[in-house]
Amino acid sequence: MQQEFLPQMSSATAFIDLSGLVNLFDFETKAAQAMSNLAYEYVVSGAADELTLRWNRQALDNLKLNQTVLTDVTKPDTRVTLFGHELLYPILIAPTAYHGIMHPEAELATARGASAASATYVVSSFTTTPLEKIADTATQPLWFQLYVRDDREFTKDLVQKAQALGFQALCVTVDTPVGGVRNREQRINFGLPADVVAPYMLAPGPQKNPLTWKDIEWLQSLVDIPVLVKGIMNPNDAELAIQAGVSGVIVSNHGGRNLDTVPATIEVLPYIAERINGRVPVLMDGGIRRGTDVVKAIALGAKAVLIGKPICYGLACAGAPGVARVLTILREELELAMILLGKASVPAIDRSVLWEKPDN
Ligand SMILES: Cc1cc2nc3c(=O)[nH]c(=O)nc-3n(C[C@H](O)[C@H](O)[C@H](O)COP(=O)(O)O)c2cc1C
Ligand SMILES: O=C(O)C(=O)c1ccccc1
Repeated sequence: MQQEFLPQMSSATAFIDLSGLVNLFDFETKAAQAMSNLAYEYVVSGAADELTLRWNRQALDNLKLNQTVLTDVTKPDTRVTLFGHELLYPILIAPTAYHGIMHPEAELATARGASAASATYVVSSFTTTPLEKIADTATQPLWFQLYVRDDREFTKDLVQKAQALGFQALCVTVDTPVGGVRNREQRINFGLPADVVAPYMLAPGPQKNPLTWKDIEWLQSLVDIPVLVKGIMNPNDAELAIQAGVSGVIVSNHGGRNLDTVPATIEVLPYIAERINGRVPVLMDGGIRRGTDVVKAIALGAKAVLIGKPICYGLACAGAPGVARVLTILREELELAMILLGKASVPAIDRSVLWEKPDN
């Protein structure tokens, strides 16, 4: 029986058996039991009727692959380079808020798990652990996700703190001027327990001053690290992002949590990639659960993908080893998919891996 030792946990929960959790869906099932109802409803929640949430998955499932046999690919090269740094595989941890409601070690467990699996972790503005502690703990690259607050001085100090602590990129979330209709959160009257604090949240709720492209230019003037915009869902906005001078674009519908009935991200991705036309890297998130999903996103123009909910589930099930296991499962599935498709490297993954009905 495979057991993972968690040094910082109480003896009652020191050994967590992960051997039965063989894919990312297994972690979701297990997390439904492991998490408090409050945390589970928060994480699982989509906006309104949860149509976009479902479409993210369905659209990936509906894409069929076109395999090639008798190639000599045995050990595929999954490395990609982003902003001059090499990632061992093209999967990052998407920013998710409030890890303190998911596991007692909160963001520190996420950082340890990411580092154990050699992954880059994008830390949410609504972390429940100070950035200094996360930076002390991580041995692999960190990026910072920014929610801009009304207090622009506070925002300036925060991004400059992140840069000073060694965070390597800034992802400015642009799809959340207000939160979406979250009926699940309303039903449970969601709120942070008194002992879980988000130190960079300030006044919660909607902000008075909406974020505009001018703010994106301002943010770039504050830091030297690459600035990406997260939450681009139409090609025109992608063009405006380029004009604003951003270093990268993340195609995201916030995991279906904000504006219900926008399309699946995998459906929008090729249009954004076409408009960006290689000028900056395009990343994508939403519904990535299988190695074949990663392949599909890369084939349609993503340089790398991010995963949100599965990391929360890994964290809730087993802390750092759970996070690491989720990443490693997806990485290994990606490697298998590349071998079975006859693709030796990530740049070699192109539209030829997607099935199209032959003309003749
Ligand atoms: C529980 C939870 C909290 C989130 N918090 C943030 C956040 O603080 N900032 C942000 O930019 N996106 C946030 N997101 C969106 C994720 O970064 C990401 O876009 C989305 O989860 C990707 O889809 P997936 O969960 O299907 O992988 C959150 C998502 C979840 C599930
Ligand atoms: O839950 C979320 O998806 C999210 O991004 C968020 C927004 C406001 C407060 C906390 C988290």
